Amino acid sequence: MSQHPQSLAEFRAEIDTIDAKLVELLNQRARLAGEVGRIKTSLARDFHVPSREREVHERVARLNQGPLPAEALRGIFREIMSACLALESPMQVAFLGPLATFTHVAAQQQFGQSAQLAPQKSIPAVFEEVEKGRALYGVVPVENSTEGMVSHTLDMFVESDLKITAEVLLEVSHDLLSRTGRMEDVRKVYSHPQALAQCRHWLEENLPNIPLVDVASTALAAQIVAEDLSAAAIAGCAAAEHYGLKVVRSRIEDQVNNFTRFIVVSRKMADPSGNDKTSILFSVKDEPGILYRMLEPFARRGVNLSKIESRPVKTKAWEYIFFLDMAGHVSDPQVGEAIEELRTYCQFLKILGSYPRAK
Ligand SMILES: C=C(O[C@@H]1C=C(C(=O)O)C=C[C@H]1O)C(=O)O
Repeated sequence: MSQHPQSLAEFRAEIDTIDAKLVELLNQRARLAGEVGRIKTSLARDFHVPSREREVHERVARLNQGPLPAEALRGIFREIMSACLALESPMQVAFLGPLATFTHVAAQQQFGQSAQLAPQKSIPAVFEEVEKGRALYGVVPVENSTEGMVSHTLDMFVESDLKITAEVLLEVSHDLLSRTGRMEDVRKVYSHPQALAQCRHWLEENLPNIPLVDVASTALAAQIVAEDLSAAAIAGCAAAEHYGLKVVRSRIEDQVNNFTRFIVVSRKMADPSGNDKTSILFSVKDEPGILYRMLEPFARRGVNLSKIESRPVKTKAWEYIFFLDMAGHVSDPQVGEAIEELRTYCQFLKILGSYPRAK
């Protein structure tokens, strides 16, 4: 028995009244977005306007007096805008599937639940969906903080002209999942090789001599385990929910702060947001001092480089390609000029995109 049944009912009645107003206001907002959509159609403008969405998020954050934390309001408004945009024009987003992978979670985080998220079988398939215009955006993993780069993704940019328009950082936490939820039933562990590597020490200590099986994704591991009582999968909690598995142990990754970086690709460059990063890809002749010379234009202009990666390429024209991330947008004079100076030493240089830095 509650001590204050009256006041509880009163509070809930007040909440109900507010909810009724919220529903009306949300629909009013949605109707206005529909009007905006009609104007965009008549002017042949893009429906999805990330810069406007940023403006809305920033304004909401400024208006917020609490007690709701900024992050909670951001999530709510992401869904509101996702739903409003879906009324203007349903947005197609391709991602590296299957359903319930971390890439799926990253795509939901970026575009909200009202976007039409289409799982693809491979990274090239995601690129193809966007290149052919069947999807406006594609979401693929690019880098893991413990296991390094997802090289397939970087290699795609050698051939593809798609642009990086956003990055998404997701904290990746792995759970051991099974049908029974009991450690003693586990005779085999399935997962993606990166996830197995990220839990290596935990596995050695807690499941020594248990065979580890590589599969194409953490979600596929969960799907296999849903049919096998003696196996466990290492996957995220989204997969547990999707495949009806129990958590044997949660957060089994060796490293806390295990982040995966995803990128969003599209056919168009993103507008400057005021806090951007730029990624480029280039190849240089193999000669003494070239590494020094290729970085000098950035150092001289005070452009902050945040990452450099090299990848061998099996083409005769060059031996290595480099991927470089820097602070700023290509439309910033120092950034643009440094890149153009570097271009003079390069056999090949491509701007992969300037995009808002993930928070
Ligand atoms: C309503 C608009 O369209 C979309 C929906 C938005 C919203 O719900 O606030 C914002 C930007 C667009 O992605 C708009 O452009 O203003």
